[in-house]
Amino acid sequence: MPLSSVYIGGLRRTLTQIHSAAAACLNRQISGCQRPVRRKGAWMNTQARLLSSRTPQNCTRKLVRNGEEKKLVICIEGNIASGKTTCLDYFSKASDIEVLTEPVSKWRNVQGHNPLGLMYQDPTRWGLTLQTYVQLTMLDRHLCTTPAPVRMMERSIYSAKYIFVENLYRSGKMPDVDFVVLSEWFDWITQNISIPVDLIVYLQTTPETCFARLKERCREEEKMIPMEYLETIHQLYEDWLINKTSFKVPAPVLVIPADHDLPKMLHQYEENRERILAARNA
Ligand SMILES: Nc1ncnc2c1ncn2[C@@H]1O[C@H](COP(=O)(O)OP(=O)(O)O)[C@@H](O)[C@H]1O
Ligand SMILES: Nc1ccn([C@H]2C[C@H](O)[C@@H](COP(=O)(O)O)O2)c(=O)n1
Repeated sequence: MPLSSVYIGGLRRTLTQIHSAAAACLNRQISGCQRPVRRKGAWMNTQARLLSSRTPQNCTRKLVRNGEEKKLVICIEGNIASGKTTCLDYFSKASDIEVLTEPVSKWRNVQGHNPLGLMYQDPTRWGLTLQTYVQLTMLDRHLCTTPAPVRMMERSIYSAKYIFVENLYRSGKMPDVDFVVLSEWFDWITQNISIPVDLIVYLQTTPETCFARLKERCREEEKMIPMEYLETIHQLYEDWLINKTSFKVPAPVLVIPADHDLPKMLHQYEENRERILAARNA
């Protein structure tokens, strides 16, 4: 599904226009004075509706996608080259599971530009550019409609913020102003749009394993990634999903040790299939 077609009404709109249109429409709906806009192709068309009917004073109403909230959402999380795509490949064979891989190809080529490559070359200059686009494309992944009852996603808008943006900021490579702008965007999105996750499957690896797999995969942009980078990402994941000392975890976590060879990993995925598909966030 193209990025622009679902809820934004065309990528040619600027981010400010999108933000204003969304806020205005949301206000109209929250105020209860007007019925939701029903124009085809408009932001929040018939596919969006309000989740609850609380009063505006303690308003926690969010936009949701009609019908999509009944589907099971599983996010596969883990370090770079931990085996997420390989895991998704395995589950993609099931007819009731729709697999949504990370849109890395878009990050490597947006209208002829490569924000992923630029970010690795000069994170201070291009970190905001990449992460803004990651946030948009991940939101699109979360909101797109899928026919299957189970949706299995690679990573999430949450790890984009809590792991990668956080890492850029903490390491001093993202200026304060960039971090604040991204954070305000993230807060607005998560406060106003329902992004349900029923289960996080954490592929837990050592950074050494990821380093070896990264070398084997040999993606051009990632050739200069040092071991320390993977160690830092690993620690951020551990603090978020295992120690639970950094950020709110949006769903229960199933940890799958993922340093094993491929046959053993596939066996573990099969062993956990029922547990994964039984997940339903309360
Ligand atoms: N269990 C495994 N043992 C050895 N190599 C693996 C294993 N799982 C994946 N790989 C390989 O490691 C690389 C990274 O895997 P990938 O699934 O692309 O990771 P991710 O999507 O997490 O970045 C790929 O070359 C893949 O073929
Ligand atoms: N928010 C993000 C998400 C991913 N990346 C980078 C990390 C990798 O180089 C690449 C894809 O990750 P993988 O699926 O291989 O784990 O994108 C990032 O910089 N920011």
